[in-house]
Amino acid sequence: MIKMMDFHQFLSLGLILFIYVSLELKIGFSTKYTIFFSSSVLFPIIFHRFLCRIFQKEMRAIFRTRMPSTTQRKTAAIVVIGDEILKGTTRDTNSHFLCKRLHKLGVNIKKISVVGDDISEISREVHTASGAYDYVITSGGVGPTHDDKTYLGLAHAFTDQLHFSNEIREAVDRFLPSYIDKKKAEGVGEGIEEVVRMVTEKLCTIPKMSQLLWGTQKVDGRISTFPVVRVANVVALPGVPKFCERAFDELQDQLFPVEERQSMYFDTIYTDLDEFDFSKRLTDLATRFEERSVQIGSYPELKNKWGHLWRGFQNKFFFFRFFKTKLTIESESSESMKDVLAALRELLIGHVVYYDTHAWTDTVTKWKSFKTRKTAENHLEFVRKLEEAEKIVEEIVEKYPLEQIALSFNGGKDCTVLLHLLRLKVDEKYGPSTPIQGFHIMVEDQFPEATQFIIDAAKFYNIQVLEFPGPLKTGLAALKKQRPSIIPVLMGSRATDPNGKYMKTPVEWTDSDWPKVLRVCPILNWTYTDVWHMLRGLCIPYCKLYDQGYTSLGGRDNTVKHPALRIVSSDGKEHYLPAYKLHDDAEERCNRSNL
Ligand SMILES: Cc1cc2nc3c(=O)[nH]c(=O)nc-3n(C[C@H](O)[C@H](O)[C@H](O)COP(=O)(O)OP(=O)(O)OC[C@H]3O[C@@H](n4cnc5c(N)ncnc54)[C@H](O)[C@@H]3O)c2cc1C
Ligand SMILES: NC(=O)C1=CN([C@@H]2O[C@H](COP(=O)(O)OP(=O)(O)OC[C@H]3O[C@@H](n4cnc5c(N)ncnc54)[C@H](O)[C@@H]3O)[C@@H](O)[C@H]2O)C=CC1
Ligand SMILES: [Co+2]
Ligand SMILES: [K+]
Ligand SMILES: [Mg+2]
Repeated sequence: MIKMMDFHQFLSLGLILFIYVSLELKIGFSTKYTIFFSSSVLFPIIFHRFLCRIFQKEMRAIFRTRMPSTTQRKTAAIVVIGDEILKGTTRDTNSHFLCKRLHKLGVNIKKISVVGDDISEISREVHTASGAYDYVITSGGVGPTHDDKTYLGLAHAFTDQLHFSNEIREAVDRFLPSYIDKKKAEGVGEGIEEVVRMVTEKLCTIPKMSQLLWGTQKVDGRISTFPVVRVANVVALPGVPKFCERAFDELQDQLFPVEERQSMYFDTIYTDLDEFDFSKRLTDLATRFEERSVQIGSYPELKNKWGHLWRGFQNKFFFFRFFKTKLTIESESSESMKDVLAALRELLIGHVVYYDTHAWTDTVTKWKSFKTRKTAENHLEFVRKLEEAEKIVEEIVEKYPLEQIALSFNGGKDCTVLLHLLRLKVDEKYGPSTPIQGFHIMVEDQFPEATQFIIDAAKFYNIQVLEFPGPLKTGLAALKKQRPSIIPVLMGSRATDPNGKYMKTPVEWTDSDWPKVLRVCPILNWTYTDVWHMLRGLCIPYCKLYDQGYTSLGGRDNTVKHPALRIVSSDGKEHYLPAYKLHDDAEERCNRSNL
């Protein structure tokens, strides 16, 4: 290349010299004109490469000082194709999925666009995106019906012809016979041959220059059953979300080889401040760190309904769900990440709050830092209670094999604390993928929200919840019958519970007229406030009825929202504060008519 440039330079210099000499010789007008014309044409041609290089170098230099890393990072555009998206009949989820995945792979997504099933729209969008970004991923329009036109659009974008792909035909031939048989068996086999011919024709007609991508199936590592078409840097994924996601999963390593991936550092800080409170200072900080290729995003939490609802009320009613603003940080290096985090914490001093969307994962580390945090905040009595409960659960997990331990789980806040403690101790001893067992005795006309919470919690916490009809004694007998090996049963009973007073110590055998299990109540000496302190402090998910003003859950017929949490806004509307806002422990059950 260097040699080429020297050669170009040499020629150009020669040409300039020639023009100069010609002009000096005062030759005739027409000759001068010819020379002027030819040089003005030749000059750019000869210098083209040279100028381009200089220009590119300049541009690169400019970009390097402004955003050094983004130019190295691979870029991508997503083109969502389908009339149904534009008409609003289908909500696009594929671009969201693709963004999440590409971002994780370190690809810089520059654009998402949506076009209808229209050849020229598809062609124009794909053509532009293909020139501007490293990868283009399209979704939709590759089906067998007349309205799927992605391949036509691709052919048009790359001025290519269409052809019939025998390779796709083989794939189609592999799944069509069973489809035909099924249809015939259903008695709708008439005219099926014609349908099959058309479907095959449509699915197999692709741009000539297409490359067929065969992915690797996740389950068994075998080759995928259907190929994905790629034309130049454009990959055409199907629109059906299940197929789109599967195709991407199967092709991910091929399209973005592990060794070429650029790792990226991510972190998040949550604060109880409004964006306005720090936007000026944040802008300065962000500008300073931009040079070190750090990107900071600021996102206000708009689900923060209560905060808005009670603005204007006395201060004690002014609160928010967990945080007001979320700051995301992305950095190319761990050093700059460390520095920016320190700078942000300094900027938000006293207003950084803990928030966690997945409290049930990585429980051991989070538990340790929770205790450290609470100790630093001087909640020493609370930390002592945490450790006492932890120790009781630990002793049970140490002493009994897992198949003998069960959690007595009705979806209430107290046993939710126990669920978390059991997960913690099982994670510590056996690892996070180990399932735990629990049971629920259906005693009352339960709130559907409570039932839903049991289902959700079971999924998050990997607990299998067996269900038995009540009352409690009968249900417990049924449990013992189905699982005779069960000995210790973890319960959320507390001394202030209506029946808790019958438990003298946290670990006791059931009374003689009850089915025999070892009742283990690690939070027997906790208060109502302690329970909320733990649930809120670790962001443990709990039944959402508690956020609607219920402080204790019974049946639908005997539980109402707590009167002490009721407030009436200036427009006369009635609202209830969430349960954790109640601070008087003795009042916990004022909302239960049966107690
Ligand atoms: C395993 C077990 C053993 C028991 N043994 C005795 C006994 O020996 N003598 C006696 O007099 N009473 C016994 N009981 C009844 C107990 O004393 C309470 O009456 C009962 O737990 C209701 O508790 P609560 O309303 O006080 O508080 P809650 O907070 O409603 O319950 C305390 C805890 O009990 C468990 N629990 C409550 N209801 C259910 C349910 N429907 N399904 C699953 N778990 C539930 C949960 O872990 C919950 O955190 C037992 C109950 C259970 C679940
Ligand atoms: N590798 C693979 O798995 C491939 C499968 N196919 C086959 O083609 C058939 C249909 O092709 P498609 O391109 O999917 O047809 P399509 O574009 O008509 O989409 C089918 C449906 O998917 C949904 N959809 C489309 N775009 C969406 C988006 N952005 N977000 C959410 N939903 C969206 C819509 O409900 C739409 O009706 C599939 O059934 C599949 O069998 C075709 C090519 C590759
Ligand atoms: Co309770
Ligand atoms: K379609
Ligand atoms: Mg379509």
